Amino acid sequence: MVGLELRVPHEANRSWPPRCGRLPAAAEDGDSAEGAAGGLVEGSEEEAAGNAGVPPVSCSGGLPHTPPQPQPETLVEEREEGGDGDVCSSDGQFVRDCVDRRGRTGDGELEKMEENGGREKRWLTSAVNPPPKRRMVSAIRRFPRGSPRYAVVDTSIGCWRNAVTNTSTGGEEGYVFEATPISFASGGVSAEDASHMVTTSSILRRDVSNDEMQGKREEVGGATEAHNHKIQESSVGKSFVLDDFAQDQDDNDHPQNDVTKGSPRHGFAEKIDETRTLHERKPISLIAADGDVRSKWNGRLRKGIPSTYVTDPVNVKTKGKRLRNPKMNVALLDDAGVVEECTVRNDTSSTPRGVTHSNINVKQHMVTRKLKRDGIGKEPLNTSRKESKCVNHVVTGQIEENNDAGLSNVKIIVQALMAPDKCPWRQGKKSLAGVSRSLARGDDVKIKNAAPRNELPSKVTPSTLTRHETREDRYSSFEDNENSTAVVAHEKNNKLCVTLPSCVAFVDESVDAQSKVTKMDESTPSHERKHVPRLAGDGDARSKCEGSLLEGTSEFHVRDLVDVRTKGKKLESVNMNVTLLDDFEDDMMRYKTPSTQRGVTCSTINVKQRVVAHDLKFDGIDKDPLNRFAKESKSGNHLAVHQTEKNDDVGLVTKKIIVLALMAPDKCPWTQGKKSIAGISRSLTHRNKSRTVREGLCLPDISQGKESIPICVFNTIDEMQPVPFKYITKVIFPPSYVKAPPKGCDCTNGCSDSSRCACAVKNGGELPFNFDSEIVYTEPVIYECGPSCRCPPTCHNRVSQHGPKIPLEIFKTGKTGWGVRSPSFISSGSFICEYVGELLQENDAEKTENDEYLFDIGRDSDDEEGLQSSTSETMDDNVGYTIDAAKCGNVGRFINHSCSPNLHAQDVLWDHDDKRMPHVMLFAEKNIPPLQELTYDYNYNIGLVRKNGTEKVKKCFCGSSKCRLRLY
Ligand SMILES: C[S@@+](CC[C@H](N)C(=O)[O-])C[C@H]1O[C@@H](n2cnc3c(N)ncnc32)[C@H](O)[C@@H]1O
Repeated sequence: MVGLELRVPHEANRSWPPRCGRLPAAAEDGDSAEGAAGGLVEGSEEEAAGNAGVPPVSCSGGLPHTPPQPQPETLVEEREEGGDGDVCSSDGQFVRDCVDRRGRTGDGELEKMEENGGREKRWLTSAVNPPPKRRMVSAIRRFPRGSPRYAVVDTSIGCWRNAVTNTSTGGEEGYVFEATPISFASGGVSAEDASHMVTTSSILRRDVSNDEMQGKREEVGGATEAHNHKIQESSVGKSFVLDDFAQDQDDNDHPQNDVTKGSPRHGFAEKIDETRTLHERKPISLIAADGDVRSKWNGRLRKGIPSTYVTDPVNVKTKGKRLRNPKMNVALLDDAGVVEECTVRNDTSSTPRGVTHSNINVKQHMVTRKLKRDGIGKEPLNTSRKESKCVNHVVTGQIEENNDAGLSNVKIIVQALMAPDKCPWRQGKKSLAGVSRSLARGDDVKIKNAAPRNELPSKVTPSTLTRHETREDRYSSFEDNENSTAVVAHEKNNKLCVTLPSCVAFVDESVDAQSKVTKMDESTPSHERKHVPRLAGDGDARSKCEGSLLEGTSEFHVRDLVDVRTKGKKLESVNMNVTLLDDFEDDMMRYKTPSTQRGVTCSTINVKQRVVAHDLKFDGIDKDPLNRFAKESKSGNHLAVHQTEKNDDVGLVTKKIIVLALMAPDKCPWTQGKKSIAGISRSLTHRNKSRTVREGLCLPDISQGKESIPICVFNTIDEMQPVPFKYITKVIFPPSYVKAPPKGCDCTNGCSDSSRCACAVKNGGELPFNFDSEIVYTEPVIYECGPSCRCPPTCHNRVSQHGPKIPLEIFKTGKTGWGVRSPSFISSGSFICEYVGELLQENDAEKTENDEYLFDIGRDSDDEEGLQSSTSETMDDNVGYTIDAAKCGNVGRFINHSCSPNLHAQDVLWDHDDKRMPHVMLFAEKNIPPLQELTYDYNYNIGLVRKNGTEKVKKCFCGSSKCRLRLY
């Protein structure tokens, strides 16, 4: 037993635990530790959320909310030794003890190395990537204030396998292709001036250049279009046809050229941004309607008025006769899950029925610009050709912001309007509800897609569940509603994911497509349902490709290639370069660019894995669906590849469709340094018929589509749901802070030459990640390649910036409130998630009401280095910063503390070089089995006292044998 040590805080020694858990200033006097432990010192959680202006969030449901964690017992007046005698002192002595001890025991997995100039690098040993020659450690780095990464070095740390060998290069081709780079290529048109609707969408390379980040304009080579393509499933469910858009008939009156010609990819967004304030850039609701309305839509969204006008509807039944006043039913659906800052919600009860098409009320303000809606004869995602012909779309547009990376998102929503007699959801047929796309410059690309109706549950709950509704409420409200709903999909980190709405649990299993999917599942053992690697190729191959993926073989056949230059002459044997790109899913097989195959004939492209057995049909596509370069798009073709995969953990089956681009070398943008798309992939998620939803699932995706993988919430303990908060994926910086991108590297070879790669040099001469995206060593700060680098987004020195890739779920723990775990196995070194929230200056953080979610960043108590770099004139250079995730945060805010953690926090810089406010990235510190709680060491200071002289004490419930018994 150690006697109580009271220490009076002083300037240099903070009076609150680092990283999180500070007691609020208001509560300093006399508040109990219990109060602090509960997450709120005064009032209820709900009150606090309300007071803090926490916007309604759909994740809250109607169930009661739990406080962040239960009120654990509090130790007062005593400080106990940890189970093994460790006592964490406030000055980090414990850390040194731990590290020293482990260093002596030589667990071999983690070594601490000191670099020149006292810089320290922790290496994880690996046969592939051995650490540099070990040096004597002259001084063990003191634990950075608030940084748990060196706090406890667990003896089981480790595996960090397959470390990067910087000599292995995938060649540039391997990095050039983007999985799903999408951008908005429009501009030169002001919102008010846009008498024509901008419905442009395009593909862009994801390696956002410095110029782009700085908002410079850039020439683009042609029109971009609101594209739609169709993927149709054959009657046997095994054949897919990918058609390009039904754009042809509208090309002439389509104004994209006007918009995009010579315009920057973000020019439009800029203009819009200039003309309206943030609060006006709210998302519009998704509209799904059924009525007599058909092709040729013209409409506009008006600023400041709650109406959307749709003009010139044409009745397909009268073969184009214009409809003056058709009736249709309109459902306003929530848009949550698409827009990060979404706050406006409409529920289905507001659905106006029988309104005339010319004035459809939309219950919110919208961006001012006129929209042009093209009738689209071919349904982009409809699995039924018949249906697709009777479906039309309305394209609407929306601007949204992503300040964090200086990006602007432009969202395009394609909506379906159908006649009652054709309306699938009124007849139980299949159809598409709508498609929406978010086109962003840069990384944060989100797409919202509607799914084919036949892949929708008949009892649909959109991802935009009304706040405080119970699950049953949602269920019945949509059951009552005849109108369709949309399916949320999202594009993030090169992925275009089309998923069912959050109600996958309610999927109607009688729907055809589902049974097809299930059939495929049944016929294909799970081990064979591996990912198909993406292929990107350049060659002479053009239209009409047909291919198959053969089960159990390593061949990918492409037949009937046609050379566009010979106008359709069939090619028997075409040389083309093919690059196998990594598939992007986290826990699946990975392919490395060194496996690139070159010069193979198109008729047999080896694919280095077993694939699902089914035939594929590929349609030549003259227009690249997402290519923003019309020129390029005309020279490119696509192959659609269908793939089924499983997600056993939540009983979902995901059907992925990959669209590949094949281009002739002379046209191939990536061989000429131009921008292009490599491919598109789509994931369609279904509930596996044979599976039941896991017990305790209370929220299917708390991120509401903002993360690339849904983040489910489970509670098998009680009926509670997490307290509402706003889900964000990026740190919110103070408005005054201007982030300047750091100088980047000039690498075009995948940053493989660490002596030349400026980012590798900044990292001490080695890149911190291996080709499995696992971190192989830690440093006080590591540098990922960023927006100013010439390397593409696929560069393996870009890991954490792409967001979580490992499925995570929030669950109710026994003693520590909500926690986080993964249904999947996590290999050591894997990136888990960033700790995001609002960035506050220290002094502001002190005033916060809820100190449970504070995370001090960027400041090492030993090291003032972090205070020296500033890119802001308006922010104080000499203060520390804190991330407050109480009101706004991501899944990281739920990760609990453990004295034997399996994660560690790593400061990462990539989009700016201000060391005062690095990104706090959590990485696996060891192999973690599925469903084991993820934890890191909060490294709180022990022994802090309140104003009244009592010690701040909070009991630790981590349950580790090494538990220090106190959080602080
Ligand atoms: C960032 S929150 C973690 C998520 C939190 N459990 C929740 O329900 O929202 C930090 C708070 O969780 C609780 N907590 C986390 N780890 C704990 C542990 N090992 N023992 C006791 N409480 C813990 C403490 O109340 C702490 O202030």
